Amino acid sequence: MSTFDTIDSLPADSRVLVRLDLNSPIEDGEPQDNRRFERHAETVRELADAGHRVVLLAHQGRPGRDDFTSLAGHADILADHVGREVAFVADTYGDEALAAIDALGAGEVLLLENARMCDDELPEESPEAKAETEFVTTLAPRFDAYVNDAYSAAHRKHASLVGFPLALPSYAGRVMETEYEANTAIATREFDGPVTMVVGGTKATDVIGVMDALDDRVDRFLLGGVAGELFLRAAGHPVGHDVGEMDLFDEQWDENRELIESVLDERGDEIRLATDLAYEGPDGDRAEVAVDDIDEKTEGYLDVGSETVAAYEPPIRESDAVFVKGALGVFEDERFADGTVGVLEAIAETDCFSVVGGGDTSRAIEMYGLDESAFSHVSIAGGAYIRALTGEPLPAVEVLEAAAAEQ
Ligand SMILES: Nc1ncnc2c1ncn2[C@@H]1O[C@H](COP(=O)(O)OP(=O)(O)O)[C@@H](O)[C@H]1O
Ligand SMILES: O=C(OP(=O)(O)O)[C@H](O)COP(=O)(O)O
Repeated sequence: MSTFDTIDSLPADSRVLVRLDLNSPIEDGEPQDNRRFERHAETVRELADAGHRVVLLAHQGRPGRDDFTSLAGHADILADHVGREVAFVADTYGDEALAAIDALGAGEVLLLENARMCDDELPEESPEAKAETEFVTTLAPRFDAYVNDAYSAAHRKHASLVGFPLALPSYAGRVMETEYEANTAIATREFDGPVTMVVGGTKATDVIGVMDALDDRVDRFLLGGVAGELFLRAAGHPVGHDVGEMDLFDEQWDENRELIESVLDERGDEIRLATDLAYEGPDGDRAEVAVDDIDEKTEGYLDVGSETVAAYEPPIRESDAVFVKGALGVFEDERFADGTVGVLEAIAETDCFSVVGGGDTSRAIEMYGLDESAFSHVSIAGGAYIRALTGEPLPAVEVLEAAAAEQ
C-alpha cells in the first residue's frame, strides 16, 4: 500500500494546484485525445464538484521538438471530458497567471501554460533545489494544497513534480493512486497461481531490463515483437537482425546480447518463444513461416504466427496474474494484429489480475473493440511503468510519501 495522503484528506474549500500529465501525441500542431484526458478528468471533476478552486499544471513535449506546444488545445479536450469549462491562461507564474488564479471562483478550473516553458521546470535537480525556484516560490503562496496526479511523469525530478510538495501540504490524485497500486502490484502483491508476463514491442532494451529485474516474481514470459526475435537469435535462429532499411535489432542486440544470453541460459524453462512468425507475403497478404524452417531472414517479421498465438493462450488462462509490456506484432496494421489481440482477448476472458502498460500497446484495446473493464488496469504510463516494474523509485512519489510522513 502507498503511504501518501490522497484527496480524501483535502480540507474543504481549498485553493488547490494540481499536476496532471496531459503529454499527448501532436498531429498538425494539435493535441490528440487519448486516455490521459479521460483519466485525469475524473480527478479534476471530483475536485471541482467538491467546490475547490482548481488550478492545473501540465507539460507537453520537450523544448526543441515538434511536440513542444502550448496547452491551449489541451484545455478544450479536457473540458469535454470533465463536463465543465476549463479556462486557459498562456502563462505559468507571471502576472497574467497570478491574476487568473486569484480571480478563480469555487468549483472553477483553470489550466496554466506548458510548465516546460518555464526555465525553472526542466533541469533535473533535488526536490530541495526545485522548491527554491522562482516558479515554486511564486505560485505556492497562492494555494492551500498541492495534488500530484501525474504518475506517468513521476520519474522526472522537475519543479512541478518534486518542488511543490516541499512548499505545500500535498496529496495524491485518483490517477496517481490507481496507477501506483496497479503498477507496483507485481512487486507487492502475493498471487495464488502463476504470474505471466507478455513481453514485446520495439523497446527491447527496456523490456529485457524488466525481465532481468523480475527474476523471482514472474513464472513465465511469453515473448514477441523485437525482444522476442532477439531471444530467438540468442537461441541460434537466423533472425533478430536488421535487413534493408531496418534499424530495430542490431544496436539493441549489441547492447543486450550478454544479458539475453544469460537470461535464456538461467531461465530458459520459463521463457516461451515464438515457433512461427508472420510477414508480408508477395501478394501483400499475411504469410507465416515456422521458425525452424527459416534459413535466412530476408524481410521483417511483423507478428508472431498463429501456432504461437494458440500456444500462448493456455498459459494465460491458467494464470492468476498477467502483466503486458509491449505488443507482439505491428497491430496497427490489421494483418499483423493477431498476436497482440489474441493475447489481450485471452486475458480479457479470464478473471486473473491483469495490467496492460505502455502507451502504444494499450491503444490496441480500443482499436480492436476490446472491453477496457475486462482488464484490472490499463496504465497510461510508459517510462514510469517500466520503473515501477523494475523496482526503481519514482522521485515524485517519494516526495509525496515524505510529505505525508511530515503532515
Ligand atoms: N516485430 C515488430 N516489428 C516492428 N514493430 C513492432 C513489432 N512488434 C511490435 N511492434 C511495435 O511495437 C509497438 C509497441 O511497443 P513499444 O512502443 O515498445 O511499447 P509501448 O506500448 O510501451 O509504447 C507497437 O506500436 C508495434 O507496432
Ligand atoms: O509521456 C510521458 O512519458 P512516457 O512517454 O514514458 O509515457 C511523460 O509525460 C514524461 O514525458 P518525458 O519523457 O518527455 O519526460
